[in-house]
Amino acid sequence: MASISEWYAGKNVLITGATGFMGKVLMEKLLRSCPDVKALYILVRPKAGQSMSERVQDMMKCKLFDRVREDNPDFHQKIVPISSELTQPGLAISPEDVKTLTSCIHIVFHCAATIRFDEALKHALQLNVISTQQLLSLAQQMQQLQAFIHISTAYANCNRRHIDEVIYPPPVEPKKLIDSLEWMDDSMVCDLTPRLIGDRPNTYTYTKALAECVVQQESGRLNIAIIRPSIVGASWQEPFPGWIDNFNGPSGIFIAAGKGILRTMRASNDAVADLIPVDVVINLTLAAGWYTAVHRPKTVLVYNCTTGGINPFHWGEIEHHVMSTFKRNPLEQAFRRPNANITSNYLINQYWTLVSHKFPALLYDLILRLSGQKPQMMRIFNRLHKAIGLLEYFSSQDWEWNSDNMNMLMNQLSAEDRRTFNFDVRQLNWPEYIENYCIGTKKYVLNEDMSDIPAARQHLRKLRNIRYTFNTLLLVFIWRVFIARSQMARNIWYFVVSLCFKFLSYFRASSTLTQ
Ligand SMILES: CCCCCCCCCCCCCCCCCC(=O)SCCNC(=O)CCNC(=O)[C@H](O)C(C)(C)COP(=O)(O)OP(=O)(O)OC[C@H]1O[C@@H](n2cnc3c(N)ncnc32)[C@H](O)[C@@H]1OP(=O)(O)O
Ligand SMILES: NC(=O)C1=CN([C@@H]2O[C@H](COP(=O)(O)OP(=O)(O)OC[C@H]3O[C@@H](n4cnc5c(N)ncnc54)[C@H](OP(=O)(O)O)[C@@H]3O)[C@@H](O)[C@H]2O)C=CC1
Repeated sequence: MASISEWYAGKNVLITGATGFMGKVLMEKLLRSCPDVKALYILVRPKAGQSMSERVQDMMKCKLFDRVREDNPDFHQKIVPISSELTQPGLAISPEDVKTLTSCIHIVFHCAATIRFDEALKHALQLNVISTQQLLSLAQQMQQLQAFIHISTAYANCNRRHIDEVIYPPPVEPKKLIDSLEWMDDSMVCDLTPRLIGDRPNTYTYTKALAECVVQQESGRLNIAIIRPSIVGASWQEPFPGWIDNFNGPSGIFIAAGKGILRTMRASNDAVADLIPVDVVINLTLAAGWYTAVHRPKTVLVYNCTTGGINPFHWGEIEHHVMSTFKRNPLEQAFRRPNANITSNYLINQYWTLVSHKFPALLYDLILRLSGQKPQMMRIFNRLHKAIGLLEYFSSQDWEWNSDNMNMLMNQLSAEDRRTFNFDVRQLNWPEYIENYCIGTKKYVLNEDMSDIPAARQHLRKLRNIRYTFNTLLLVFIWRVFIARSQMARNIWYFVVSLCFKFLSYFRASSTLTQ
């Protein structure tokens, strides 16, 4: 049987969400490991004042593509951008482009989605559900289509503790919801949202569950697979360790902790941190594409792409390794020395939020105000608290995912494919991975140079000296205000000091006797 790379040779691939984190890694891997792939058609919209072509050109200059560029400097010739806005009718694809796509595409990877946890329900529904439906309709017209791979999330059914590789009944019939929301104004939808999402934490997981149902309903004439990754993190091995380009999920938390901004967060030390490296997800996705096209399973196969059941690691361990990495490889211009702690206790977390977040922020803003600058720290902390509030649900509990299909797929691969498209997370060394992940946030998200580490260390030493000076001044202040002014406080203070002195004298005397 042909290897995975051989199967992709000569194929035209359609990718949605190609400008996103996973989409880019998917393109890179296809171009590097399947060099004979015919063309990658990518649906892209203009954004933030940049045209579609400007965005694609910028994207191809990205460091992620360095290895591909080395192998084939003309790799951009294989990329065919198609203008598309997924929230528009017909995905806003021109009739000529529809004609091209329906005649030539062999496989579709649907990665596009809104992954914001605070997305308005109407927009999340439009992008995650309705555009999936529209893309499936387009796929039905593709004459040469062999497989359609839908990227979902392992948390689509996070209202369950144990999650099998099946499509669960939807919380509501998607079509009915789409019809109902159509006539409602935004404020009505906003009021109804908590009732609709029920025991799910946000509109993201809710609409991703509905999208799976739509995929199943439309699966009639198509060969479909669903990939459900858990928390997608930096790359493990490919194209190089630690590739990450956004603040989503744990990345923003790691950065905030490394900058010394985040000091406390509610998370369970013992809960499994189900991170999955992005290259693992992409290798599994490409292998699933091949398997779906070649073996044509009778039903929609769902692949839970998780690590917890195979090679578990816990949030407490993550905290330890993140802190130790950032102490050895500090981020530039840290606000304070990195020292974050997680706790599952609500009151303890509230206490430390007040003492370690709000108080320093107020103090810093006061200094900025006094020096004629604009206060900014409280604003940063308010945003951080909002983000943490949305993530806590996922860091305070754990889930069990069945990953039989991932194992089955691994067993279907030849030894060579298993090496080229490695998704065997049993080999993942977590401490090393977390170290590379943190360094990746420094290098690729914050664009900091590793050669500046000595200066960053020097800055941390300066912060330590400021802290010692501050603590000493605080002690003197407390002494002046509370002790020196009250006779009773003074008496208590002298009593405590004399007790300590007596204890020390006794200790010294007894240790001299024993010599
Ligand atoms: C040591 C500690 C150990 C800790 C252990 C505990 C860790 C727990 C982590 C748990 C993670 C669980 C994730 C669960 C994922 C489920 C998996 C998925 O399916 S889905 C995948 C997961 N999905 C998600 O993760 C989505 C979650 N995110 C959201 O929903 C939203 O971003 C938001 C509501 C949090 C903030 O909204 P909003 O306030 O409107 O802010 P915007 O977003 O609009 O960003 C504005 C600008 O700020 C920038 N920036 C952002 N963060 C940071 C930062 N930390 N710093 C600096 N900058 C930051 C940002 O780049 C942007 O810049 P620009 O582009 O303007 O230049
Ligand atoms: N990251 C994670 O931890 C996890 C992600 N997933 C799933 O993986 C998939 C990819 O996620 P990820 O790469 O992290 O997400 P990103 O937010 O990085 O990328 C989202 C992509 O969707 C595109 N998109 C969004 N809205 C539109 C629109 N209206 N029209 C056209 N394109 C649009 C974006 O394009 P543009 O650049 O123009 O905005 C971007 O390319 C999603 O389906 C997500 O649910 C699942 C589990 C975990």
